[in-house]
Amino acid sequence: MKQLSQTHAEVQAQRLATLARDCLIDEARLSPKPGLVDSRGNGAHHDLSLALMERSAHSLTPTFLQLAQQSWQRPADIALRETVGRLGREGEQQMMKATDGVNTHRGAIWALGLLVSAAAMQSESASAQQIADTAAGLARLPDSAAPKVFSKGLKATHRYQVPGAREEAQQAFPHVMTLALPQLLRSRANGASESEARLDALMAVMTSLSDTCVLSRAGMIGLNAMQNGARAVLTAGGCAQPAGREALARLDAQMLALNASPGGAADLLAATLFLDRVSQPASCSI
Ligand SMILES: CC(C)(COP(=O)(O)OP(=O)(O)OC[C@H]1O[C@@H](n2cnc3c(N)ncnc32)[C@H](O)[C@@H]1O)[C@@H](O)C(=O)NCCC(=O)NCCS
Ligand SMILES: Nc1ncnc2c1ncn2[C@@H]1O[C@H](COP(=O)(O)OP(=O)(O)OP(=O)(O)O)[C@@H](O)[C@H]1O
Repeated sequence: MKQLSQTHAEVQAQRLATLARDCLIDEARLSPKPGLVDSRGNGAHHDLSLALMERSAHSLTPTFLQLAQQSWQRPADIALRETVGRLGREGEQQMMKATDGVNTHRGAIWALGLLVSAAAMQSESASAQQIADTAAGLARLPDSAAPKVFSKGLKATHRYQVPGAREEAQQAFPHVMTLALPQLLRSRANGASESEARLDALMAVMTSLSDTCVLSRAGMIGLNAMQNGARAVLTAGGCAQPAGREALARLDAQMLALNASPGGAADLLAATLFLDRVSQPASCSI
């Protein structure tokens, strides 16, 4: 009996890890994304490419697997928080090794790492909201081993007095739960293709996120351009409509001109795809 449940846990942990990796790859390939790396090219980045993003995603499968294995059916306590923090930091090192020192997925490891852990902590019938709430509980716990780094993200949150990646997770991913997931489902229901629905979900995040990647590179002017441009796409009917696609092309040109790239929004799209599939396997599609 014990043998059987261990095997079941192993299969489920593998499934969560593969799913997280696939969501990173789907996010990276989705095109056309404003300012970001996609199937067309490097967006506003000189040191990133799609091949590098895909290599990075593959390098993270063992990290996601260990996160799922270590979190399996456990409660959210300090011991688990410290394990998850250690595994997340080791994952960052794996990523850096795979990319020769380029940051391809730091924010994504944080968001997806917490969600993989949360999904493993819960029963398989957990809803997206339950998984996001559990991830938030973990993110709110202190990790005494965390190094004190004054990162670019932290600098931007202090300078502009806005929430960043930490707060998004601690508040149970509001941009995923109240904007991106509902938009993904709405666009699908309205007949958009899967790619168009995913782009619409990305736009929904971009209408309101204080993305510290954009703030670091392009300041408040860049952030306002991102939010207004994304709103224009959705107001024009979204990416399934010619007017929506024109607005998306304008936003892409604007992001490139400002050297801005909404990496935080991209991370949250990957998180959205993960929650969509992990909580409703039947709706998995491309
Ligand atoms: C919390 C993290 C992302 C650091 O965040 P911080 O804002 O200090 O800085 P940094 O500039 O290095 O990275 C921020 C990244 O988050 C993403 N992001 C930016 N803005 C936002 C936002 N508003 N909401 C969500 N994500 C965002 C972007 O990808 C950005 O590059 C993370 O690196 C971290 O500290 N991890 C610790 C290890 C850990 O505990 N892991 C547990 C889960 S695996
Ligand atoms: N498709 C994508 N294109 C670009 N960035 C992405 C994409 N998907 C996710 N990201 C996220 O964007 C972040 C890139 O961060 P950022 O651009 O701030 O990198 P950096 O190297 O720290 O800074 P900079 O490029 O400004 O020197 C990563 O942490 C990653 O999680």
